[in-house]
Amino acid sequence: MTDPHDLRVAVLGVGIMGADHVARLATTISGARVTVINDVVAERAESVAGTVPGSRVVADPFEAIAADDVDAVVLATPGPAHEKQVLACLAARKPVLCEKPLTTDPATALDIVRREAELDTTFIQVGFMRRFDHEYQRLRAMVADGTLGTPLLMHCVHRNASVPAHFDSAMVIKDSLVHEVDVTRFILDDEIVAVTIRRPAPNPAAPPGLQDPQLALFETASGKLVDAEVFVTTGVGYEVRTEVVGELGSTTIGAGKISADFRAHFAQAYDTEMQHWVGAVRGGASSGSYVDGPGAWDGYAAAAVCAAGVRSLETGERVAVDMVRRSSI
Ligand SMILES: NC(=O)c1ccc[n+]([C@@H]2O[C@H](COP(=O)([O-])OP(=O)(O)OC[C@H]3O[C@@H](n4cnc5c(N)ncnc54)[C@H](O)[C@@H]3O)[C@@H](O)[C@H]2O)c1
Ligand SMILES: O[C@H]1[C@H](O)[C@@H](O)[C@H](O)[C@@H](O)[C@H]1O
Repeated sequence: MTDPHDLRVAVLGVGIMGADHVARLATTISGARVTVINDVVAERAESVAGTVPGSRVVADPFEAIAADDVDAVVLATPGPAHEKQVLACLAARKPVLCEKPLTTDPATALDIVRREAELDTTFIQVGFMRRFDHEYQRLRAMVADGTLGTPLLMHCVHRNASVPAHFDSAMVIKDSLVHEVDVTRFILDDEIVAVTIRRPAPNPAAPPGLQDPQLALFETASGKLVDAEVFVTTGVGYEVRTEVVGELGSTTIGAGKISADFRAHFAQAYDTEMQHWVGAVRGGASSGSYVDGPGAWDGYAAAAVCAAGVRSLETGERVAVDMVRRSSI
């Protein structure tokens, strides 16, 4: 039975993540249903739509966004497609949950921040799902309530068994390290002001030309240091751990947990993220916000840090993050 009050959602890009979000919306999330599915690969869209009674395929992504039977949009297309699709959501005044990264460079992300700021409502949530993971929330609370004393250092490990063939060294930063960027901002409530990326000898099993692993060092505005190992061709499994070291002690989350991939590892976080988003969109007309989680500014901040990271990858030198002040928006 479909509820006439359900949020009607279009999902654009039904590859690994998009198909997972479709299944989540169809089976786990309350208050929403998928009405429209879009993918540049028509057979993929048809195949996923076949699993969701009541959904239809719309071949053009912009027609899917504008469709009358669509109240809100989930974007799970690749990062380079996000800019135009997010702007189309803003133009249609439709709330959007945009998978990370918001865009692949800070200039386009900032343009989106500014365009949204011209409106009376916030429409854009970015899929930094770790903010909804119960362990990350617990770690953040321990930092905020002083359990660890003043936080001093953070250590992050982010490993994937493998990545798609088109993954390049910059994507290790913009698609993978970007999660550690957001986690740093979320846990420490601090901006990252400089990045250094070091290149260890590459994994012999990595595709030729892919710099993997990479070691990142973030410096925050208040002087904290965060190191992050990103290693996306381990051949083993999905591993993510984070340790905060404070003046009164340290806490690690994720230790010893190895999953097949991100879907299994962060299933609770994706479910909670989606349910919060659906709730925010359904209640948003009165509150002036269709967002309950990281927004366009967080997407921009992450893009700015990643751009500094990509520059540092070339030289190994420390690169300052070039970011506008939030108050200037
Ligand atoms: N939050 C997370 O942990 C997480 C995990 C995986 C992927 N992601 C993000 O989700 C997005 C998709 O990643 P994925 O791993 O599912 O990739 P994928 O390649 O498996 O799927 C992308 C899909 O989008 C389709 N597509 C490409 N260009 C399109 C366009 N312009 N319009 C419509 N469809 C288009 C492709 O045909 C493909 O089916 C990326 O932004 C990625 O960074 C986030
Ligand atoms: O798009 C994916 C996703 O964001 C995963 O969470 C991350 O571990 C991968 O490295 C990345 O390629």
